[in-house]
Amino acid sequence: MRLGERSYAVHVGPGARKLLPDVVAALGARRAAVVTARPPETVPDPGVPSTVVRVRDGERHKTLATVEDLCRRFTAFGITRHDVVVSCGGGTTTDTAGLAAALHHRGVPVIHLPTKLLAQVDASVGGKTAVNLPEGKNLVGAYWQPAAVLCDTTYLETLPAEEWTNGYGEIARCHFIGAGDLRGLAVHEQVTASLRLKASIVSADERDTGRRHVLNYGHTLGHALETVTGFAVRHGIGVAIGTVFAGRLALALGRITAGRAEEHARVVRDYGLPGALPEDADATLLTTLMRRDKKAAGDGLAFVLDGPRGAELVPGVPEDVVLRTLGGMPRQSGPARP
Ligand SMILES: NC(=O)c1ccc[n+]([C@@H]2O[C@H](COP(=O)([O-])OP(=O)(O)OC[C@H]3O[C@@H](n4cnc5c(N)ncnc54)[C@H](O)[C@@H]3O)[C@@H](O)[C@H]2O)c1
Ligand SMILES: [Zn+2]
Repeated sequence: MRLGERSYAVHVGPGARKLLPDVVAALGARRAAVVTARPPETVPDPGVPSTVVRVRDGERHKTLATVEDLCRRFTAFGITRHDVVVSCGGGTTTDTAGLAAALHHRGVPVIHLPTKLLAQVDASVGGKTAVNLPEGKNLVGAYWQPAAVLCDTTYLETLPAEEWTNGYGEIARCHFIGAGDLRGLAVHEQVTASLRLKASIVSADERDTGRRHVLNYGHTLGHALETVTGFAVRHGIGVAIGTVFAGRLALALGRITAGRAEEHARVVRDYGLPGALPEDADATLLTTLMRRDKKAAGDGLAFVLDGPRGAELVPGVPEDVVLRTLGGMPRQSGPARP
């Protein structure tokens, strides 16, 4: 990840976690606080005096209260800016430990060891950290780039099927924002390619004021689906359905050909993901939620859509076109599964 003096290495592959002591030594950290949601024995010894802080993955624990607990544990162990925080777990843990590291002593280096596909391809890289408030997700956060990220794909061996599908939603959308065709590659190659793409986009727009929008491909409808179903539609599944929708919407706006729109449905299907809206999802309610999406520039409906210049943020999409496109989407009954 090239970000000037905040550049860092992202290591991907089976056994990447074994690099931890070398990475800690290269940082010159004197001691380490290892924040882990996975069994502590799955984190290698950092090679300096360390304390292990057990946490739990999950949105319920992604709170300011957890950040305070972590900072108090760091203080008890004497962690300062000359030390390091190591986070190990899903995206909720890397987000929470990342924010605690950003705030403790106004910033302690952090090394992420993401253990889920979604966390490896997306959450752990890019420097966004945040926790939830009762009022909404990710409302309090900071930009805090990690000092290194170790994506050990052997962590994924214990992932339940549902979490694989959830992660593949993010990989599928990469097909349309510049990663090329990753279908059929080994998982560590898919993770590497997705991360290369994310790194190139983030280095051009670290603070999300322009190009970083394209990472939100498929996310506007995805977020709305998560909300209307009370998170029964998982994030990656919502993104998959949102990607199919983005293809259809781009076609309706005359930005792409019918063949390219069909490619959206095919790619999503090839990753074993669903592309149909839940049977009972209400198009008007979804549209209201999408209007409120924080990525929407000002009033009106904005989507990241494919087009002659590739994917870009398209503001001012007419509501009737959105409603008509939602109306034309395939529907499926039962939970959103492939
Ligand atoms: N900062 C960013 O740029 C960014 C980007 C995308 C997502 N996110 C955040 O990431 C979070 C979602 O993360 P998530 O999907 O990883 O969910 P999560 O952290 O809630 O983990 C989900 C479940 O997976 C289990 N798990 C984790 N690793 C496992 C393993 N190796 N084997 C078996 N089970 C394992 C956990 O115990 C947990 O029950 C959201 O809060 C989202 O906001 C952040
Ligand atoms: Zn996402």
